[in-house]
Amino acid sequence: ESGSVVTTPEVLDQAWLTPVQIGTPGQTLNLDFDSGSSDLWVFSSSTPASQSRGHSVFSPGKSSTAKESPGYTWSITYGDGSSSSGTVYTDVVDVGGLSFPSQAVETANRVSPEFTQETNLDGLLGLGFSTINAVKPTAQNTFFDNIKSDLNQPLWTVDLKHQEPGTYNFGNINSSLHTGEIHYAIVNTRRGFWTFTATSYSVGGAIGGSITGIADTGTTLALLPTAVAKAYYSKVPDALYDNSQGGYVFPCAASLPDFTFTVGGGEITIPGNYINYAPLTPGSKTCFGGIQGNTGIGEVIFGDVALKSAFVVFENSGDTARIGWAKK
Ligand SMILES: CC1CCN(C(=N)N)CC1
Ligand SMILES: CC1CCN(C(=N)N)CC1
Repeated sequence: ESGSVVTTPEVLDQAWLTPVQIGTPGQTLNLDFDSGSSDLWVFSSSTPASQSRGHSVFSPGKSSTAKESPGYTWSITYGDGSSSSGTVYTDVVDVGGLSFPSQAVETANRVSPEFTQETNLDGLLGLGFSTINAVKPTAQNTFFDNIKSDLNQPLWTVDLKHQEPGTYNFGNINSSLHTGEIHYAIVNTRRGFWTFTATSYSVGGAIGGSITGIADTGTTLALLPTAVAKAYYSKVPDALYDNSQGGYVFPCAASLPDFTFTVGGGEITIPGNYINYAPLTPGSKTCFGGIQGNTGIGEVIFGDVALKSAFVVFENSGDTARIGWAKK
């Protein structure tokens, strides 16, 4: 079988949210599909009302198929300092018509203010490798790992679009979503992420070396090696590193060069206008870059700024994981 579901960008393409049905009858929550983590967690009836105001919540008590997983707990802190924690149920989860009857659904007993404030987001659906699932004492499978054996092909694809709805597919490659060939690179799964190597990059004709990083639908920007970010902004007139903003800024009127990287022998280009990410504050004439250095993050991250420039295939055949990139 295969399934397809529409995903919708938040303001400024900060994240994309995708409707998921949980329980019987189905309760629809809008989740952030995140290939940089491996937990399906949701705002729930156990989340204090002061923290869940404005969100849809999962109420296991209203689901005839919800089963508590006694003694299981989880707690996650994300790179941006946001966090959540709680307990665990299993229940039916349906994504784009694909249904798994006993998916671990991690219900939040608390969430940090960042999540409370993001009222369109009702939780996360992890698409990283199950080895880094945060449930104690026993790690749980991601939705993809649970349904993978039922899929026509052991893969999911993502087509994110700038300020337009896009799609997540599970189990098949919809060739109408990309142009030209899909170029594949081997994924190293050792740290639980979709880690791959781009063999080279170029900015305005200047060629750079290889970049190894993770494909991460849950991170907004492209957080590249500091030398790469420096090389990029050396081509942007009046760009500078602003310590108070923690990144490269430039005049919003600047015309930014494209950033092209080669993966699996094919070229992907991030258009300059995607790298002109956003004004520092609404109306400001100074803009913040969509490419930044990865200092202090511990990983190089090809986030949404890179992913929305391509059609991307995440395949895990069991013994080999691959990532495919195509133009669209
Ligand atoms: C390495 C980090 C990348 C950003 N994260 C994420 N998408 N969940 C956290 C892990
Ligand atoms: C990687 C995670 C970081 C925190 N999130 C957020 N603020 N939207 C969710 C994704």
